[in-house]
Amino acid sequence: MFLSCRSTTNPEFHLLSPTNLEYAKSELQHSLGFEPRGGAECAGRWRLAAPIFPLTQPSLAAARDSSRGERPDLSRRKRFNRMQPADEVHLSEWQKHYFNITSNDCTPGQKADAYRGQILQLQYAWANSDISWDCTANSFGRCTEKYAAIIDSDNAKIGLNNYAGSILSLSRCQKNESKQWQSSLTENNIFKLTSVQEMFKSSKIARDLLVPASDASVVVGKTNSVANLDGHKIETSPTDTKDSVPKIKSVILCSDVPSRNVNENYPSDKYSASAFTCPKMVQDLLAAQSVTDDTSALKSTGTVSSTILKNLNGDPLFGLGTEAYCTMPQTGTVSGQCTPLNGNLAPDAPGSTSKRKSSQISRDGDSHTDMMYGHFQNRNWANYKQKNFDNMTRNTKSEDSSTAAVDEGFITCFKTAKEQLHVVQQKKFGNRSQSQRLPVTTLYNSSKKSLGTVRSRGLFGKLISPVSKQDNGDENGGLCSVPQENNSSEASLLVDERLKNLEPKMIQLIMSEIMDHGPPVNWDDIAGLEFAKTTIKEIVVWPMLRPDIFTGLRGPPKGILLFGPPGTGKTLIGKCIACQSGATFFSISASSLTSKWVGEGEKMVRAMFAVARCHQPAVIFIDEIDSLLSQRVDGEHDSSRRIKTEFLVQLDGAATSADDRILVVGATNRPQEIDEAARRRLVKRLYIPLPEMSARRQIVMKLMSHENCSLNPEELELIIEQSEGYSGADMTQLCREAALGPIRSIQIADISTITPDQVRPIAFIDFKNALVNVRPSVSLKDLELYEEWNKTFGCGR
Ligand SMILES: Nc1ncnc2c1ncn2[C@@H]1O[C@H](COP(=O)(O)OP(=O)(O)OP(=O)(O)O)[C@@H](O)[C@H]1O
Ligand SMILES: [Mg+2]
Repeated sequence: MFLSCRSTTNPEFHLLSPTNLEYAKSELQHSLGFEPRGGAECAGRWRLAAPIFPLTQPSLAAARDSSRGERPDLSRRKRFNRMQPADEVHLSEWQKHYFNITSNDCTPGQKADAYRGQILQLQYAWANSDISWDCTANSFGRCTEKYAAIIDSDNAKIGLNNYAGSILSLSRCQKNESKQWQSSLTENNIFKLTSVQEMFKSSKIARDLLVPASDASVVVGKTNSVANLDGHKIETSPTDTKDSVPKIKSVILCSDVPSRNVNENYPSDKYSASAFTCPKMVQDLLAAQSVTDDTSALKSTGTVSSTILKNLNGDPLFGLGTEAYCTMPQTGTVSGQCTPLNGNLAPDAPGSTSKRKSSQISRDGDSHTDMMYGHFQNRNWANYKQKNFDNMTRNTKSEDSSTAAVDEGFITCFKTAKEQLHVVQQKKFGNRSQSQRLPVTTLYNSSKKSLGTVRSRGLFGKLISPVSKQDNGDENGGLCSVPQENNSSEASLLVDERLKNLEPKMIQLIMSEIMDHGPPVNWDDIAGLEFAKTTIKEIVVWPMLRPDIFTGLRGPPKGILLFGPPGTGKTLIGKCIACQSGATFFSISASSLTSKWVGEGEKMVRAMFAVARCHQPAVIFIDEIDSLLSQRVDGEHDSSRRIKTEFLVQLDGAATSADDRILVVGATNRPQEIDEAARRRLVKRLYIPLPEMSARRQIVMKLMSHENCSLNPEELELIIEQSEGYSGADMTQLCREAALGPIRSIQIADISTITPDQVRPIAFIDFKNALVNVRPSVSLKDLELYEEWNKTFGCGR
């Protein structure tokens, strides 16, 4: 509040009016933050003038001085507090506002205006530096508070609450685009929506679960009378006499049509909100009531009239909302109050029916599980029957086969389809433990075992390529890619189907065998072997990447055998295929199938193919395949024979469809030991020979490129020549041995202090020494065998 204190001794100063003295004092106290000394003294020495706007800083200072018993600095007041013409204007305005506010006669609008005016004046005074910040903040806060209390108050006597009103009237006057807007949800296209289709599906499931009563005249989804949810058609058996009214045993109501006056008819403390998701029927039932003498309970005749059926029939949303399963016993009059099943109805729930109508279309089944459970009293049945019979029969006759079904029973309950399903399942699986119905995923992931080589990801975990896209500096047209993820829901379903007969622990083990580690491998990392590489690209990688082109006769083979001396890069090729084909790569050693799981090997084989089928395209790389598919001999262990048989079955495609994109790559350095049946199924048998000169050179150069090496070309050639007969692994070992040469030349005393720069480069002498220590691992005799076998069974040169 804005006051000006004026000395009674100074004629320039205004005097207080007595009525406002107390008020002015309190305001002054509030503004000053302290109480003026003694009312009499204050009044004697300083008459608090009638509220004068603004209370200037000098005035406050004077008042403060006065309250402290000090003589006010009059010069200061004179200087700053002399009344100006503008002040007089403010004074009258302020007084007007003040009396407006304090008067009991003024309307909330006038009060609000008064406070608004004060706020404006405050701002004005502050802008002119007439009042201090403290005073401004203090007064501003109070004015705003009072102003807001009027504006926001719902009470019509003291408040305005006119925000919404003005905004609404504003928006009503404004043209906007929403008026042009039309919903795309038309009767025709709404049924194409995925959510709607899903609801239809669930409706069908629910209908199938409903067991028709033998004495029912209307049985939904069955032959006698059909409530066709998809086509919005209800057929009922004809009835034309008053006494032979067909009895409705069960009806599925799927309407979400908002009901009229639902608040009145459905006391909120009696019904769950979901009760109104099928209001059409209930609405008609209520409309049929001639008298309701107890509004707290829903009393109605338990009748489904032809009007109801007609309404349901014509309702485009029929079948989209909550499905209420309504059973109507054929006889009996039951009195009783409606019994809500699931909680109370929110007071405003029925009022927002139109919103719910649209939102429920996209709701999932879970929100449809509530039940309406009401007993309809039959006390008005006679009235209703008389009143509506003519109408009913008229409707009945006018709709050929669609005839009203009237029953003098009562509606005992509305049950959602999901509830019904639950009941049926309870009956069916009542005694089963929860774990028996756990999803397969849970079971498979419940325990984790590994064969020891790779970490487990769980059955449906994301399969990761051994090579990440970023890591792979592929120079072959970017063929490297991560395996395709089967992350769609359909894939998951398929997974469930395909794996349902397999032991979870087996699947877990197979999954743990999936190769998902190791450095990336490019085709360039494999030295030489040009023919093998080209063939593999042609029959493995490209078909994997472009299955649409490689069809029919161009279809890829189901099995490949890489054979050759040890250490020539067969496993390396397998890794490369994994990286470059983008397939899910299963690297399984034959020994893990045979030795670790004696007696269960064939199950492992089956599980392996099943899992691979779920993660297509897939490459199953079986290293040392000879130990798995060796020749079958007499006296062989039974389990070993079963494994072979199972493998051959799987490999043959008997259990694999032509569309399956699963490739088995076997590697062996004992091809001659492979069973002939398996040999036939591994149609591409590629010889992986010892590296030629160029390949050896490539290996050495590649390995030395990372080292400090002083080899000149001549020296390199000498090394290549002298390493004739070395395998790729031998060449790698040779380079490793040579790399240790410079270290061996360092004195033992210096080894702890020498810096890497001081280590001399790898020289020819080191290779010469290494060639002495590292000898070829493949004998000539073995080589001849491979050559021979290649000539006989190999595909290629
Ligand atoms: N052609 C090659 N190019 C480059 N490096 C090679 C080549 N062949 C073999 N190596 C080297 O030898 C190592 C062993 O190769 P790999 O394991 O592929 O041989 P393998 O043919 O599978 O042997 P085994 O028959 O004994 O299983 C590789 O890690 C690689 O360092
Ligand atoms: Mg190998």
